[in-house]
Formats: sequence, structure tokens, C-alpha cells
Amino acid sequence: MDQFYLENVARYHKLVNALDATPKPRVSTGEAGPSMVVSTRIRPLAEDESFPSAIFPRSTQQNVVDVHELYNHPSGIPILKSSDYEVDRLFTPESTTEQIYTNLVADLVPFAWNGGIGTLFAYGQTGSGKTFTVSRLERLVAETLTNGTLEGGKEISMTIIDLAGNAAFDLLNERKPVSLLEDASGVTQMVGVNEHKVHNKQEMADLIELATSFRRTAPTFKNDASSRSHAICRIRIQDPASNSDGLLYLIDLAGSESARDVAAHGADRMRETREINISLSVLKDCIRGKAEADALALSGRRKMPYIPFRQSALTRVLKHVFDPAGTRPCKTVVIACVNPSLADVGPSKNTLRFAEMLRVLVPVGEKDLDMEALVNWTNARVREWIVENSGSPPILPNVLAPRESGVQLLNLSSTEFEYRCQKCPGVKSAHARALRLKFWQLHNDSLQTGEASKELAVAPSAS
Ligand SMILES: Nc1ncnc2c1ncn2[C@@H]1O[C@H](COP(=O)(O)OP(=O)(O)OP(=O)(O)O)[C@@H](O)[C@H]1O
Repeated sequence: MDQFYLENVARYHKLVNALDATPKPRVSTGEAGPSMVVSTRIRPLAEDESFPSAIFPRSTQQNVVDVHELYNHPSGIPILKSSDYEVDRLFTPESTTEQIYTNLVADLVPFAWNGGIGTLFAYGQTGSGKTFTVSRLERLVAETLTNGTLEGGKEISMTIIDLAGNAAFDLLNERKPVSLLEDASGVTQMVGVNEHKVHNKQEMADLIELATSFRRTAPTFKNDASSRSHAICRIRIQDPASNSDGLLYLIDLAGSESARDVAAHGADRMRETREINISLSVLKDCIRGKAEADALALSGRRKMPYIPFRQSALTRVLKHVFDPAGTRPCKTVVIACVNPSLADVGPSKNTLRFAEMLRVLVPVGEKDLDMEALVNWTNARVREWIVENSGSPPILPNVLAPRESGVQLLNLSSTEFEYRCQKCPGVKSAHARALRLKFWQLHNDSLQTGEASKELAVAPSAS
């Protein structure tokens, strides 16, 4: 195939140049949900690359790429086959990792700092730029966590493991084996892993460097030092005062390889590739299931999709993220990495298809602006909003203020918020939609009646 492409480079350019510059626009049926962003990074072509680029960011439509491949038509005259794909954010070969960090990843850091679970996955064919992207993002995350811009004294610790099939190894302890065991509450624990306390950017960078040196690689058809395992970097951010924690997972997935690329491998490598592809397939079902669950919850529906997180070691380790019974707020970011070379057009299309399949679109209108704001707002901002919007007479600022009124907002997620109040012991949770309903009721001065006002009415100052 490569030979066919090489022989027809001139024809390929001619056919691509003759294409309509304003293709039929893709019609979106919705927009990204609040807790999940799927992006694509197109890496630059290598300088010694002999094939042209086959992936073209569409100039007339944001976040859409056109893929043009050359097809060996039975008539003997090669023709062009085109397809297009849409993601939530698109990063072109000119985009820097710093831009990706700012536009896509930076939000995860304060989110985890405040008790949420932020997860980043880099997915793509071998040689598409996953390790390049994740290793730089890890350093940028380390910078933000330690430069003093985030409020409050927290303790940060890091764990980096490498997962191949069901076997896990500690990359910060000379690849010592780690057992993945389920505890009594069903949480998968990494038994035998070292969790390193870190205090500054340099310590974090040194650990990232150390983990890289212990990562298992092997030459593949596409990459001389291909990562044949999933590398999971877990950053735990602990609040010593409340003993609660937030988690950040930065995951460099093993490269997927197509059947054509593995044809030359021995039986072991074939098995390894099959295991990688199965775990990636389970991951896809889990990410999509989770995004569907969030979208359903957003629209107030209770029925939850099945999330098969027990089917692979990777998703068992990430139980916090995927367990439908989990109550912790989560945000997930996926970077689907592609090599634009015409020689890689098949696997790149698979990656883009995978990215599209992960997207769960929320119909425009169900995701209103207040809801989006809620997901990102701090508790202080929520209180401010209530004061600004509670109509006349205004609801007193201390209705949801901590301590003074006895009601304290704890966690906000896309679907739920948690609060504690003096009169009802323990942490309670309510659906974010109900919170929004409360806001509307407050706004309409109808606090005294209705199901949704009951919980607020427990605040001394609201009664
Ligand atoms: N955005 C980029 N800019 C410049 N070079 C890049 C970029 N992305 C990747 N590369 C280069 O491409 C090559 C392959 O990248 P990388 O090792 O990150 O791929 P990978 O997807 O992690 O592969 P594998 O799954 O096989 O480990 C490396 O030489 C890397 O330096």
C-alpha cells in the first residue's frame, strides 16, 4: 500500500487541490456534555516523511477534519475517498502542548484540587504522539500544582504505574510488581505501590523522568520505542484539614496497532496487541457509558446505562471514574492523537472514529448556561449568584454560607451537589437540577412552597 501511495503522490495532490473548498457543513445534533471533552491532536509530519498529509482541519467549520485517502480503483485509475469527523476541540500540527494545556487540561487541576476526579486519556495509534503530549502535560500540571496559585495548603503525592494486560508495575520503584486487589468496599487497591510525597515542580519532574526510564517499550512497525502498556500517573491532592482528597489521572494509553501492522509479530506480541486492543475497547465502552450517564442525569432521567468497568484491569483501577454508583464529581478529557501521514490514513480514521464514538451530545437547550456555570463555579461564586439573582426581597447571603448559617456547600459536579447543614447530621446530596430548580424558585419568590424548596428551608436564615 505504501508503494501505491508513493507512486501516486502527484495524483493525490492534484485530486485534493481540485476539491470544493467549502464542503457541505456537518450538522451537529448537540454539544459536549459538561463533564467530558473529546479532542484530537494532529501531530506535525516528521521532516523525513515521504508521504503527504491526509488530514485537513476544515477552515470553514470549527473542530471538523476532512480525511482524504487514495483508493486503488479496479479501473486502474486511483480515486479519492473522503470522510469527515467532528470532535469537541481540535488541535492542529501548529498547536503547542502549552495551548492544549490551557484550552483543555488546565480546568482539571483546580477541579481535582477542590476534591474532584480529573482524568486525561491520550489515545491513538502507535507513533501518533501520545507520550510526547502526556509527558509535557504532566510537567505543566506539576507547575500549576506547585506554583502557589491554588488556594489552601494541600499535600500532593504521586504514583506512576504501568499496566500490561492484568499485570501492573511500579514505575517509581524499579518496575516492582503491583497487585491489583479489590478491598471490602469494592475499590481496586494497588497493593505494593509506592506513593511519593512531592513538594515542588522539580521533585515531580524527577519522578516523571524516572517513570519514563522504566516504561516498557518495544519497536513496532510505526515507532522504534513504542509503549506497549498503559502508563497511569495518579496525583493525589489531600486536604489535611478535612482528610478528603482529589485525584488527577494522566493516562498515556498503549498504542493501538492495526492487523496490518502486527502481521510481522510473533505469537507473544500478537497476544499483547490483542490484550491492548481489548482493554481499549472496554475503555471506550466505559467512557461512553459514563458520558451517557452524566447526560441522562443532566436531563433528570434516572435510568443508568451499563458501564462494564470490571471487564479490564485498566478500568478497574479507574473505578472511581467509571463506577455508576460512585458519587464523586468527575471530569474527563480525551486526546485522540493522529499522525497525518497518508501512509497512516487507515489507523488515523480508526482513531477519529473512536473519538467520535466517545462523544455523547447533549441536545442544545438541555444544557443551559447556568448549568454550565454551576459545574465550574466555586462555592463562593454560587453564594454570590444566589444573592445577585434571588429577587426581591433578596435571599440573605448566609443562606448557603458556611458556618454562620450552618449550611455548607461541599462539592458541585455536573449532576449533583453535596451539602452539610447543622440540623441534619452528615453530608447530604441533591441533584444539580434540583439546585437549579431551587434557584428558579428563589428567583420567583416561591421559596415557601414546593418540593424543591424543602432542603433550603432547613437553613435557619431561610426559614
Ligand atoms: N506534536 C509533536 N511535535 C513534534 N514531534 C512529535 C509530536 N508528537 C509526536 N512527535 C514525535 O513523534 C514520535 C512518536 O511520538 P510518541 O512516542 O509520543 O508516540 P506514541 O503515540 O506515544 O507512540 P507509542 O504508542 O508507540 O508509544 C516521537 O519521535 C515524537 O517526538
